[in-house]
Amino acid sequence: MIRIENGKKSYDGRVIWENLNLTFSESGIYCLMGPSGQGKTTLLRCLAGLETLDGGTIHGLSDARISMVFQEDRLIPELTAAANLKLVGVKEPLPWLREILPEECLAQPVSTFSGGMKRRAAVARAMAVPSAILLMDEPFTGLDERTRDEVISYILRYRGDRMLLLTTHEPEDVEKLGAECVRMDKLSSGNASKRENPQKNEEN
Ligand SMILES: Nc1ncnc2c1ncn2[C@@H]1O[C@H](COP(=O)(O)OP(=O)(O)OP(=O)(O)O)[C@@H](O)[C@H]1O
Repeated sequence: MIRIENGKKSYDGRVIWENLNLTFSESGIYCLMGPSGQGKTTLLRCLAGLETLDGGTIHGLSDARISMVFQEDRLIPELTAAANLKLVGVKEPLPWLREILPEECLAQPVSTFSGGMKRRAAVARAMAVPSAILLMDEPFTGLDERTRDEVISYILRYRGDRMLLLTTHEPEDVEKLGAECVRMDKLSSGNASKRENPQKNEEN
């Protein structure tokens, strides 16, 4: 179980969120939602250890392996998708890629990919890496509805019992993923987070 207790994050003295209390169960699926600028990416980056909190504590993360889809694709453009996956230690990347990318693009460098194809390669890379936690920042950007549905079922097929926390602006994703929605709602004292069903959070 991962628990954020009284989390606070600010940049240059500006509070992004504070009094943030959240609990994620080990194999849960969560959609982090809310308007732009509420600090969703910041929260993912804190969980990934790329940023530190200004206050409060994150419990339960100590040795957990995390794989992440960043808001940017972070692919090496001159390399194929398979070579990109090999760079992070995936020994057999092709089976991971074939399921969500057209066969004909697999011999091409990523620089020739459409935005949605790059996004799928970034998702495949995160899925292919052994990890206990999957963090995905807007993984479905640039995908049409059918492709989005394919990527959602791909993620669910290969998630195993990994915890999945992703950001999305699309309410339908919550249902399609069978996820619990975590909303970042702005409060007068700064920003904070609120669950759609607070009772459920108590039970976690
Ligand atoms: N490194 C940084 N330095 C200063 N301010 C930052 C930094 N990173 C983020 N911010 C600010 O923190 C706030 C929250 O940003 P963040 O990207 O976490 O929001 P978000 O909810 O993920 O937005 P979106 O839905 O648009 O991705 C924004 O006002 C942003 O400008």
